[in-house]
Amino acid sequence: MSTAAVELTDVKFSWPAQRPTLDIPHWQVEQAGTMLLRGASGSGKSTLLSLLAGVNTPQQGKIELLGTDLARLSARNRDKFRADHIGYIFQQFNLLPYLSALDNVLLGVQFSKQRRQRLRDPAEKTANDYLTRLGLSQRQQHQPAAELSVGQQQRVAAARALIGAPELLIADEPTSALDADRRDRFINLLLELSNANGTTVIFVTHDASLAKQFQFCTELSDINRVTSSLAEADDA
Ligand SMILES: Nc1ncnc2c1ncn2[C@@H]1O[C@H](COP(=O)(O)OP(=O)(O)OP(=O)(O)O)[C@@H](O)[C@H]1O
Repeated sequence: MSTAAVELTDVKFSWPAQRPTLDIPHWQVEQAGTMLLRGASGSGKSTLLSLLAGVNTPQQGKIELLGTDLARLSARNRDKFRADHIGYIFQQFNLLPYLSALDNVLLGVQFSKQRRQRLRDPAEKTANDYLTRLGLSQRQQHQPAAELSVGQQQRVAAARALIGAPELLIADEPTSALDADRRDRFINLLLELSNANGTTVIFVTHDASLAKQFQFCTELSDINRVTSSLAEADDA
């Protein structure tokens, strides 16, 4: 049996002094699959991603990424595991504003020998190829990230997450700044580049209309025993 890209078993998480946010008996994402994780605002999507990223630790249960139990790794090895195997696109992109678009993308392989070794071409050429395919001109690629539009910054964040072919790409609502047409094109490109690398994609959104572009779709409320009153109000 092949190892799942992500497997959660009996995971429970509460923020300090709050009622539980997540209680997930089981959830699995197959390797090389593309998964849309949908949930209403406040339902716990970003919280779940913080557990997958190892930024927060569940009070109970097990999270395995590519067969590795995150809780069994030391903080240092967890950082290394993340750098080697996971690309992230955060809501705020987390680019370094004074570095060029190109240099921001190169950061994706700077901290991982494994990801550098997976490159078929020199890192600069790969970064240039990705940014060109994502629609940034040569001039824009050399501009500081702070001088780019939100949509362009988003594409830089995507290229940084994808470079060096990580096994897993986690994207937290990265398209909310785009109109529907640009958003669909961005997602198609993201999935195309991921597919070429065999990268598993988990894409988080509140927008159910994106489901058609993905192989699988999970409603957070279907796997999470906790239902937030705010999320229920949004769903209504
Ligand atoms: N850093 C934090 N500290 C305390 N509580 C938090 C923190 N982050 C999120 N929460 C709480 O956890 C619950 C779920 O929030 P979360 O951000 O995970 O939802 P979400 O589905 O990602 O929402 P959105 O779609 O609006 O980003 C909310 O009640 C929120 O107040």
